[in-house]
Amino acid sequence: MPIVINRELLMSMPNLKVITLLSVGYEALDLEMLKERGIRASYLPDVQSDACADAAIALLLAVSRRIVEAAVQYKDNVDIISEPSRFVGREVTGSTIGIFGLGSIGIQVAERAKGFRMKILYHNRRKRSVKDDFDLGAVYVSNLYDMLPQVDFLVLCCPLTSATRGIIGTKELEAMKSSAILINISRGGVVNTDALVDALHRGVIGGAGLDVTDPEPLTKDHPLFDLPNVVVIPHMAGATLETRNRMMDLSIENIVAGIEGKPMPSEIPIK
Ligand SMILES: O=C(O)C(=O)CO
Repeated sequence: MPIVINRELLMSMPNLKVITLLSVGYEALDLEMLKERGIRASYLPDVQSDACADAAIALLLAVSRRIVEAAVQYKDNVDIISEPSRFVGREVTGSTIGIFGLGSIGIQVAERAKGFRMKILYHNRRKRSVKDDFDLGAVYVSNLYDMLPQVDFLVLCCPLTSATRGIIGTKELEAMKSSAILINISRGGVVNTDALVDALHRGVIGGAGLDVTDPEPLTKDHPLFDLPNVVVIPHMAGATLETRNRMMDLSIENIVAGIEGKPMPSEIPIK
């Protein structure tokens, strides 16, 4: 179960003045309640963007090139490499990527996609500047449904909000190519998990690489674990030593500033 900093938890800490989240996403906070209690809170934007983008590309390559499936089978049978028709995946270089949420993490995914000579499309609440689009070689698609049928990879990098909760469901998956691969490094709740499992069983899309799921953690017998074209990892996109160190440093700066009543370097605006 994700930890939710709700009324009950806050009531149990009457002296609490400052919260620093060890995450960039802050959907777990009840901002109304923090406002009522005069509690300040901070989060960790930017410091994880490279690690998360690396993880998105790792998942994208793992699923499209069937890396996990092949590694597991090779261990059981060392003769399998002699068969050229085995483990045939899809080429990443030159493919089309659709990034849903071109914020700090999405931009880093786009930077990496350039190295694979990918065509880069993105869908966002707002179009970025002409300069950003030019620098990234990215094309804004205002309507998600215009982007979905074009992409070989749909990478979710958006925050979980009331607007994005469950936004990828049956209709959206059916709008994608049957070979397309869904990568989710945002929040599990952005995808309707039952719809995804159903779409994967029916061959509606080609596979999925998931750092985040709903529920999280998954149950041991969850159907996502049984699908050979799914790579699911336990919400660890930011888990590099360098990133964790940056996260801790920024958290400490936030806490100290918060306790001293100074502006926190990455304070969550609570209106
Ligand atoms: O920091 C967060 O919110 C993350 O989920 C990083 O993966």
